[in-house]
Amino acid sequence: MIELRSATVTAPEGPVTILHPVSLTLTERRVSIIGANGSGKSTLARLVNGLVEPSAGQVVITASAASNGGGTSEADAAPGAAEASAGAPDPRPLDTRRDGAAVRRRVGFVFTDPAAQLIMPTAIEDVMLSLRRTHRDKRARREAALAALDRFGLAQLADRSVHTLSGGQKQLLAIASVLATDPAILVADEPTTLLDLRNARMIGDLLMSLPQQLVVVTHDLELSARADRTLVVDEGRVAFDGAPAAAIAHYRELSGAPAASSAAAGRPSPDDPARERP
Ligand SMILES: Nc1ncnc2c1ncn2[C@@H]1O[C@H](COP(=O)(O)OP(=O)(O)OP(=O)(O)O)[C@@H](O)[C@H]1O
Repeated sequence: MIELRSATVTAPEGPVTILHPVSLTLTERRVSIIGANGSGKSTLARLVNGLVEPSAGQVVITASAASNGGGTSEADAAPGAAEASAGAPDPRPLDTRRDGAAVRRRVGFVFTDPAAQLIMPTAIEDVMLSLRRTHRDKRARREAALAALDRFGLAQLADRSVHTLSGGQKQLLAIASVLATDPAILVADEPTTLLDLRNARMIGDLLMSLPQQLVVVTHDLELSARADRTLVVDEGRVAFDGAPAAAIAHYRELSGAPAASSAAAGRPSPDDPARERP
């Protein structure tokens, strides 16, 4: 579960508010975030794993029964997983400011460009890097990394240089590396933006089928529509929060695009009563 309690982000250099106070409790398995360029979507997403700390307010992550939290997934059945320190779910609510390292273990983050994330020469070394804390023994770590690659159909690319992988394979590897440690929550910031249609579909299918709670920032409205709940961010505020179809209609209206139906109900943002449901 992800809780934002009047979480606010101001620019470090000056009195610019990037994100006005946001209060949200996200329990749905798949949450999408949409909105115009520069509206504050990435900032909102980065609050969830502590990449951005709130200037005021609080962001709290709690392991829920629905999420993995470590200990119950296929990844845990991987060879060597018995020594994984992330094996037991941690029920403590974690504050992103106070418990940054623990939050990042619980919340994985996938960037738009996998090149920002893939830093080791080969695919397997990259996954092994993710597992360095949970699998101290190198052989066990390699076996667990291979199992993680296999889970995503990447085992045959284990020893390939990451530079030789296609864009789709790179993004798949970046996701495999992040999920290898079995985080309870995955935040993905425009994970399909650089991909062609087929790979975007493949990555979208994968993300939507994960057992983890997913928060995905996207300009792909088709992907956004597959979530259980959608937030529309506009000028640093959550302008709409509700069912994906209604959220997309709201976003189209904000963008001046012809709206489809906006009849479906949504939740008004408690911090922004002027921008209640359309
Ligand atoms: N550290 C910072 N200092 C000043 N302004 C910032 C800082 N970080 C972000 N901003 C500004 O805050 C606004 C929101 O940025 P953010 O990256 O969250 O937008 P976004 O909705 O994800 O955009 P896009 O869809 O283009 O990726 C932008 O105008 C950005 O320039």
